[in-house]
Amino acid sequence: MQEQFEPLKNDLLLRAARGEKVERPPMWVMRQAGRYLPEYHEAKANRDFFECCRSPEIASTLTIQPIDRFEGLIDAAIIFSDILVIPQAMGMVVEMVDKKGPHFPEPLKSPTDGQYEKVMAKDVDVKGELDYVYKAISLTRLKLKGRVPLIGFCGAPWTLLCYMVEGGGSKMFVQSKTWVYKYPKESQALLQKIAEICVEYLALQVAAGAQLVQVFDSWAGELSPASFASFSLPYLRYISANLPTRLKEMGLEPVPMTVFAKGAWYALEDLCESGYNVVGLDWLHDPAEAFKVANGRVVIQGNADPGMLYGSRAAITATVERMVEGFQKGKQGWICNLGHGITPFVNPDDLKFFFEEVHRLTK
Ligand SMILES: Cc1c2[nH]c(c1CCC(=O)O)Cc1[nH]c(c(CCC(=O)O)c1C)Cc1[nH]c(c(CCC(=O)O)c1C)Cc1[nH]c(c(CCC(=O)O)c1C)C2
Repeated sequence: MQEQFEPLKNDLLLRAARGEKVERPPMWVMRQAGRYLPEYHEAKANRDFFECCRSPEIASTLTIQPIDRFEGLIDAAIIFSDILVIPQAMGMVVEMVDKKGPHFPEPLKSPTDGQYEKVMAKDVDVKGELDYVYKAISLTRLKLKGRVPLIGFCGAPWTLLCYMVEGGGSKMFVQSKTWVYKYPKESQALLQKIAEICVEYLALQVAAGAQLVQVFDSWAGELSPASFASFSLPYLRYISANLPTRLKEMGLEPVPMTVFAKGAWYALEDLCESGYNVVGLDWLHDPAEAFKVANGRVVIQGNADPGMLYGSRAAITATVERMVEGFQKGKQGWICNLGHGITPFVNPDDLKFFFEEVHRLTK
């Protein structure tokens, strides 16, 4: 598979992720393919969200849109897909409701509700069920012609459990909390099952052409430090420990791995020792302080508040200045990104200005 792809013309992201010294910090943004881009709406038209994910042609087109628009400014593409394709592969129905987000008609209610037993009993065919993702990755690599590396990803076990029991996004996390505090053993069994699927899924993404992988634990901040240690960290570690082994078995080289545990500021020390090359930070961290904690053990990715893109040009410049200074100009150990996904109401020209300011200030 790998032989058919053109060599990378820009490998800045991969070099920085491996901790090497670089001429400038690489950058990309989470959710860079998405609703803030008019060309996204045009290409997606009236199609269902998951229909776009399942079509390698559409998914690759959407993935490459920000690379075309911000040519020369950004250094990575991330495959257009969603973290919720794993629950789908596990047999759950997930719909994407326009302007509302994901919806599971039949969430897991309790360990004895029948749904849980069904999900736990299913022998998931990670290769077959998610074949469309691997096809989208290979097609995107072909179309990218080596312009920038392609990032693969999955949801972290804890975050996926939240969606599977809440049935969608949540503000109160009533069901997730019920599961961890009332059914800890059954929660851990489910988390382990998801973690094993994540390893296989990421390995197959690498086999298809993904050159770095990121694990999104978007709801880590809902846990206490103690419950993070029981219900999130062990499964993040399982993935980082087992993915390289699985790749080796498949005759593949290891790829850099990134963990993004949003809101888990209390766990930065643990995340620096969790077996990932890169630790993604949200905007609750002060760049200089986080950089000191990391102390060269991992590369830091992040962490501008995505909300600053609603501000004035002066506010954008000030945010970039603080990051560039805190991360010591990004000659080593920093991948520039936002602290979470870009939001749908941002003007793409303001994001472009953000990118230009990073380039100007890290020359
Ligand atoms: C990495 C990624 C994701 N989704 C999408 C991508 C595509 C690649 C990219 O980053 O450009 C497309 C992606 N996924 C979705 C969209 C919007 C679809 C549309 O309405 O057009 C896009 C472009 C839909 C989606 N999918 C999800 C939500 C959140 C709902 C909630 O608040 O709980 C939503 C709204 C779940 C989801 N999906 C994802 C996460 C982890 C990152 C994060 O925290 O933002 C999460 C939590 C990951």
